[in-house]
Amino acid sequence: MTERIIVKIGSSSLTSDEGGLNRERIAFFSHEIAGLHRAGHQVLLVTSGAVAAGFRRIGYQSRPKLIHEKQAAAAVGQALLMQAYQEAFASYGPDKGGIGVAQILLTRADFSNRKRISNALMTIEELLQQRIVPIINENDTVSTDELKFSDNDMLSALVANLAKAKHLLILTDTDGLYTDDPRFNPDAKRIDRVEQISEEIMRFAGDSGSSVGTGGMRSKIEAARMAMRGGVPAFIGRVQEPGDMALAIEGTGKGTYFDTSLHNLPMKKQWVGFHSQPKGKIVIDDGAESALLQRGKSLLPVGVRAIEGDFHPGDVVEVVNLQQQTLGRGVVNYSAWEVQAVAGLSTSEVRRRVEVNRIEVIHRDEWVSLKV
Ligand SMILES: Nc1ncnc2c1ncn2[C@@H]1O[C@H](COP(=O)(O)OP(=O)(O)O)[C@@H](O)[C@H]1O
Ligand SMILES: N[C@@H](CCC(=O)OP(=O)(O)O)C(=O)O
Repeated sequence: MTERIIVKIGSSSLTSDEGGLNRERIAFFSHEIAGLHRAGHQVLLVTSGAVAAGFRRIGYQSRPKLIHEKQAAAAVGQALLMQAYQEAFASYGPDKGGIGVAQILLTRADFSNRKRISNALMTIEELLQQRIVPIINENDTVSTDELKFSDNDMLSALVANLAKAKHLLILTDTDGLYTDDPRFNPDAKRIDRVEQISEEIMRFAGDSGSSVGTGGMRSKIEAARMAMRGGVPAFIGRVQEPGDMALAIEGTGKGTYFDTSLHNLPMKKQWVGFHSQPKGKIVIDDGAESALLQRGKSLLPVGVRAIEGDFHPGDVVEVVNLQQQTLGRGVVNYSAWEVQAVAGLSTSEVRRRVEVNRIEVIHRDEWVSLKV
């Protein structure tokens, strides 16, 4: 069966601490991806490594710390990175003419602009249709946040959601999530499967990893959480030997699997859930929480306890429970003062007091759960 697969490769898997690209590793990963491509899968590659590839060429002795230096290194390194992939993929393909690759550079801001991101998706769809492998990185020149926070893990999750992928493989230099950083704690145990990202799981993940990578395990877990919310199961682990990438997809890879029972989210819901700017907050009670999360119901006035912010019908609001935990986001049918006026009232009482087009504060079709 043909599946859509997002493969994310981190700097630590592609470069050395001294900087520069590891051509052997690039050839190896390209070979693995070519295998999936040959089997009929659609593969999108999200790759880091531009800064690490470029800083030596520019003349810096170590990975730069200043934003403008990182951006300069990325601008040099991105071209080197693409050249390396182009050459590596050139030797595969049905006619040995090679597998074509394409460069796509995105920023987080592109995802919050519906027009820009739907253009990006149309481009990706056409490339996949033409059997080209899209190679995606953050547009580092214009995206300072990325360089500060290392969002390539998150970028891969957003791409996985956007493309409604079947699998997200986040590849790194460790074979999955351990109970502690395995580089420092030899007693750390690997976790094979995660169904829910609990506080404990977050605690296991340390911050910064190797000296070339920037996000560490924590940013990978955040990315897995984002993918799970969008209905894409994730794998965090290592692909080291020939055939490992196929095993990762089959479910027997060297790493940790993050399962999800959610379905792929349509683009509009992705925007509401992940990229919109909520205009306010609605606090709901336990009954409403289980109606929304377990029973797939709409939010009715009776379950509302409090509100914050000033919003109008059609705005996106965040919904939290009594413990102030975020449950999700939705498009609200009422303005803030109307919700205030009807909070806690039964449906019949609401109809007597205010004139609204729809009784639901948030209809279930306009609701995105953010709890996984
Ligand atoms: N609980 C943990 N389990 C596994 N790895 C961890 C954990 N906590 C921290 N790490 C570290 O995270 C590193 C991977 O992150 P990073 O260097 O940013 O990778 P990449 O460049 O591949 O994105 C690993 O080398 C590992 O040492
Ligand atoms: N876009 C940057 C990514 C920075 C980075 O190191 O990311 P990662 O290796 O995924 O933690 C680059 O290509 O260098």
